[in-house]
Amino acid sequence: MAYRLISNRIVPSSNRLSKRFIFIFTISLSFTYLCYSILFCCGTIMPTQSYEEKRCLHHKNVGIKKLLQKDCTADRRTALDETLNVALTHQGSSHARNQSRNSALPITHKRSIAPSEYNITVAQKYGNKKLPNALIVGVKKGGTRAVLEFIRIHPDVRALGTEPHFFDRNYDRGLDWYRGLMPRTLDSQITLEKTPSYFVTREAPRRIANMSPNSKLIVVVRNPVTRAISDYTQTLSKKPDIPTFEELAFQNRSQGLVDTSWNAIRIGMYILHLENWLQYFRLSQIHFVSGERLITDPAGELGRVQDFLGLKRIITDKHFYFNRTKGFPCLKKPESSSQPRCLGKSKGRTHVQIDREVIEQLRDFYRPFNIKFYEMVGQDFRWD
Ligand SMILES: Nc1ncnc2c1ncn2[C@@H]1O[C@H](COP(=O)(O)OS(=O)(=O)O)[C@@H](OP(=O)(O)O)[C@H]1O
Repeated sequence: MAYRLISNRIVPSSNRLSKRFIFIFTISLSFTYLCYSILFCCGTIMPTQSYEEKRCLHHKNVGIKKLLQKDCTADRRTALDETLNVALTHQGSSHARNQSRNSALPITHKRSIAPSEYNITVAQKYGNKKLPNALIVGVKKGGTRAVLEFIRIHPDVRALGTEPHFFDRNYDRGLDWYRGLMPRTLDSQITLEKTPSYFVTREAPRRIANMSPNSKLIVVVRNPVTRAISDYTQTLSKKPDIPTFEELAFQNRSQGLVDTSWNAIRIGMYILHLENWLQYFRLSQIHFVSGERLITDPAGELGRVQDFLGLKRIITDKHFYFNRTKGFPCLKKPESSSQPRCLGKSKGRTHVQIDREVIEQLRDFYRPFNIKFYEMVGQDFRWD
């Protein structure tokens, strides 16, 4: 056995070596642990989701503000995405999440942001202008504005707020002009526009099919008699000097001869217009919203619209309340604001009083058209 003399003490050399080994081992272990901790906290090593949750989220309910105070950039982005995209755990949304996660999105939000608001911000920044893949094509006074405003609160829908009238009045301006009007959207989002006059424009179905034969079309239909009165009420509010409703609606009232050349009457002959659309689109590409149920059960109607568009049902009863003053359902939180909002004054007007007999005559006139329409779409809208 080898011995060495140190400070007057004789220590066996093997003992001295093992002590040195333990010392070096302990130091390197501590050093490794220190490096490991530093590196993990700053996210330069790819941590697993569960580790990340344990170390930096602590708890799923940690507030955004708290998360933002932490200086772990990678974790911060993940946490923000997780918190904001609660509603985006459905098909198509993963792309939006990934886009936002992969991009160096500056986190400057100081308040909690609704998922839809967050998606809008991301889309505005990172999305592209695309031609619409869904269109609300009619009918005038059917409730088209309500459908557009309600569906656009969905985080995967981006809608043009104004009516572009591209396929009727502005077709000569070309598709690039039309595309330029659209909001920026992510690949996973639906681009939507509404122009109610398309439904009765002869060229519109062919033109829309030329743009994209896979377009999804939404038609909001309403009792054609009430629709005609609503239409007339709107025109009267702009031009108070027009003839009475009765004068315009009939060629010869005593004979019950309805004037089908008057637009307010013609629009309600839904089956005739639909036949034109069916030359270019399959019935399964067209979804019909009941204008009546849209008022009594907006969540139910919007549920079906979401299904048709292939969206997760995010818009539910929770999003609506009935406003007694307005007499209509309103949104608790519209797309653009956090305040409850009803549609404008021009939606839900008090109608001009029309003689009961006139209404009956028009009801008789529309009945055969309605029946054919119900048969074609496979739905009874109960207007008779
Ligand atoms: N939630 C809610 N709030 C207000 N109004 C609602 C709502 N849901 C459906 N409606 C009905 O929508 C009718 C207007 O239809 P449109 O938006 O298609 O009109 S337009 O063609 O764009 O001018 C409008 O017609 P009028 O009542 O005749 O004004 C309403 O009955």
